[in-house]
Amino acid sequence: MAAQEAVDTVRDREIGVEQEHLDQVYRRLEEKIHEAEFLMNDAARKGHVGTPGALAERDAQVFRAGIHLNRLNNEFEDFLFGRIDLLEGKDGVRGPDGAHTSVEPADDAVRPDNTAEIGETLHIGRIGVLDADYSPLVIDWRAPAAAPFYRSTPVEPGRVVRRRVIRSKGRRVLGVEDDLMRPELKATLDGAELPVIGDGALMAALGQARSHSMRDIVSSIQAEQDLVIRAPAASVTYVEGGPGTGKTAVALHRAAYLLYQDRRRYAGGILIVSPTPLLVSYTEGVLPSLGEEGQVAIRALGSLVDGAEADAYDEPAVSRIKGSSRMLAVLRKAARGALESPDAPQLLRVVAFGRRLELTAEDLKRIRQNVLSGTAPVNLLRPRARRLLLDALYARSGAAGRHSDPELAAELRSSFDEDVSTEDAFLSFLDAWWPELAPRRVLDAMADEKRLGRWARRILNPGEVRRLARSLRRPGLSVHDVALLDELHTLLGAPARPKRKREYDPLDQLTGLEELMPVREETQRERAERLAAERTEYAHVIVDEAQDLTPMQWRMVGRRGRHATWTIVGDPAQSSWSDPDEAAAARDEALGSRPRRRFELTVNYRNPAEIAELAGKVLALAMPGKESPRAVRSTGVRPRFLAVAKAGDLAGAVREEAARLLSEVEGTVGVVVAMDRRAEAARWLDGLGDRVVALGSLEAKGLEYDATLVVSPAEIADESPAGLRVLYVALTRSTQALTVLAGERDLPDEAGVPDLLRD
Ligand SMILES: Nc1ncnc2c1ncn2[C@@H]1O[C@H](COP(=O)(O)OP(=O)(O)OP(=O)(O)O)[C@@H](O)[C@H]1O
Repeated sequence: MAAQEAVDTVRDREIGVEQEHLDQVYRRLEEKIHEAEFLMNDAARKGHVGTPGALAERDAQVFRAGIHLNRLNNEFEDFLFGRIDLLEGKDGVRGPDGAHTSVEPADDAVRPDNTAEIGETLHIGRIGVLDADYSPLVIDWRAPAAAPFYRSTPVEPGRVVRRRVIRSKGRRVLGVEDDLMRPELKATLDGAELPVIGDGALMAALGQARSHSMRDIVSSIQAEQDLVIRAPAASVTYVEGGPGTGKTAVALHRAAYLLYQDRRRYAGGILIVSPTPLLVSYTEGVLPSLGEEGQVAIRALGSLVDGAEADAYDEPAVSRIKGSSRMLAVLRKAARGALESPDAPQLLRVVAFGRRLELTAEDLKRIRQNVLSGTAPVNLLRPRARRLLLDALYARSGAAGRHSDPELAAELRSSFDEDVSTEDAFLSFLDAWWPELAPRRVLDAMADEKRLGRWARRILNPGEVRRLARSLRRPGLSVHDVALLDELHTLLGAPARPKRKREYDPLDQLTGLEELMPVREETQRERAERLAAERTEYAHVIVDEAQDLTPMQWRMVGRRGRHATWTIVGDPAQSSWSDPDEAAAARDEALGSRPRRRFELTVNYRNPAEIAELAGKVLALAMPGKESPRAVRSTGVRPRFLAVAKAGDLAGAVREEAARLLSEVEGTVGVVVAMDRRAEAARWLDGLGDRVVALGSLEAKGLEYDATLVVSPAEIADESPAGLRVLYVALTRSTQALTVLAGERDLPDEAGVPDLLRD
């Protein structure tokens, strides 16, 4: 008891020490806010002076102060989270953030009797804060001086003696957790022994209940993850790792790191591509929590094209066709063939120079073929089509030989063109005969099986044509349709439009002001969406769950980063695409010959060992020889198996087990079913509250829950040729408890274990 009290006293004292530091930081932040407010007021006052010079100065100040205030307010919450106590550095040189730059300890930092005095203490937070005398109160987590907080290990401690994670809420420090990097050393700080509290922050973070939003991992990034986050923005940074190794977390922290490193370069925007809208909403809070807003757009594959918002999935056989690179050849044909719609006019009749002129179906066909012999996008060929029509009509008018004088001949021709091309009959003919094609219209044309059959001849077989046409006749867009729309957009070309003259707006004179307004009025999400909508290309593209992109999707994503650097994270073992080699080839084409740096993440932070072991059995079937990542913790709770005898019993069993899991964990429960059971599964869970969700196997990508119920593994595995890998994804979503409910097709043994999961 007495020993426990002593520990509590030391803990309380250490919390008090950190509280004092946090108070000091807040005092400094308040000073800075006052400074910012003063700047704003001062700027507003100067605004009364109406000279152009004063206006420009005013707006620059308002702009800076607005950004400043906005950042401070956002990052005020819980932003100090770490501390390192370091040995004296080798050379005593300080960096711009006031910290010593040396990575190695001074030769005499450790005395011969294995004692040492702490030479420097740094606090780490979401932004850097300097004291009035420029000494560092908080170091930005992305600054070089913060790297040892993440990199240091007992094997390679560098200068770090003690690494401390501080938990705080608003202005209050709630707790501290320490790791000793040099446990053999007797270190003192200001002459007193260095106390050590707790068992480390990583385990504390991993044990926390999960919600429907991902948390940042800024206080417990591990060394192998830190290497990826801070990797220089080489052309392509390629990260592979099994489920739960932190790929998504690392990708998001990397976006924040890159912005910090080179804000100007990434003002061109960072695009994060996510497979599903569910994963977008799960992850979108992480960057704002790291103090980044605006510059980063997170988009689901089904929302990458403006105006499209798809979250429906085709059946696997159809998505296999739509995703395959064979579609490119079909789309090329369709983009041109769609011009010839069944209701296109067969005759052109105009009146010019007092005569009736006609072009017959035969003439028109010839002209069309002539125009299409060029390779330009169809919509850009429209002016040429118009010219050739006028040529043919002019030839028919007999006016061509009327003047031998070239000047008069040219005048006659131009008055002919003017007359005809403004005639209603000609204009409406051109619109119908060479319409400006929108991608959606071509996709609709492909829903006609006969026409599609023509365009897909020798590319798709008749069965594939039938399936594809049928799926395109369904209302609404599927996720895979979006990549087709994007391809068509390129194939059709956007017609050049005359530029609209901008009206004069006196506010335009106020440089900086319009940039300030969005900071004040838009939410981070709205701003990101606006920027994303305005942008078609980005400075950096991050692809999450990259193993799932189809060849057509790689082409779509590739177009958004033609001059970008890339971070690609994925796990081939979780791929739901039937032909990973074809997708890899399309990926390589999208990325061109850019050099790559490869990283591998090897530790599973999500699943307890008991769950990882079970998932490993499916991995062995799905990808023989592929190694599972090493689970970092074990809970002693083994997965549970249940079985139902017939399909009709599924509803009750799912509901009952979901309710049990809800009572067992504090956080979320995910019920994963085969895709075509999504709707009924949601009904089964009706009324159980919002901690539990039902999701189709393909939607489970990237998500995690405290407990997962995987319903009928055989149904999930049989859904598609990639079914076993999809099942592997489903089995690796849980942070604490997993139940597998065997259905009719699972052939469970007497313990309820489905055949797929037996040894
Ligand atoms: N260093 C860390 N500290 C604390 N938590 C971590 C750390 N690394 C990863 N995690 C946690 O582990 C879980 C898995 O991370 P994440 O979703 O990024 O993995 P992933 O590799 O993308 O997984 P999957 O391939 O299954 O989608 C998350 O809850 C994440 O917060």
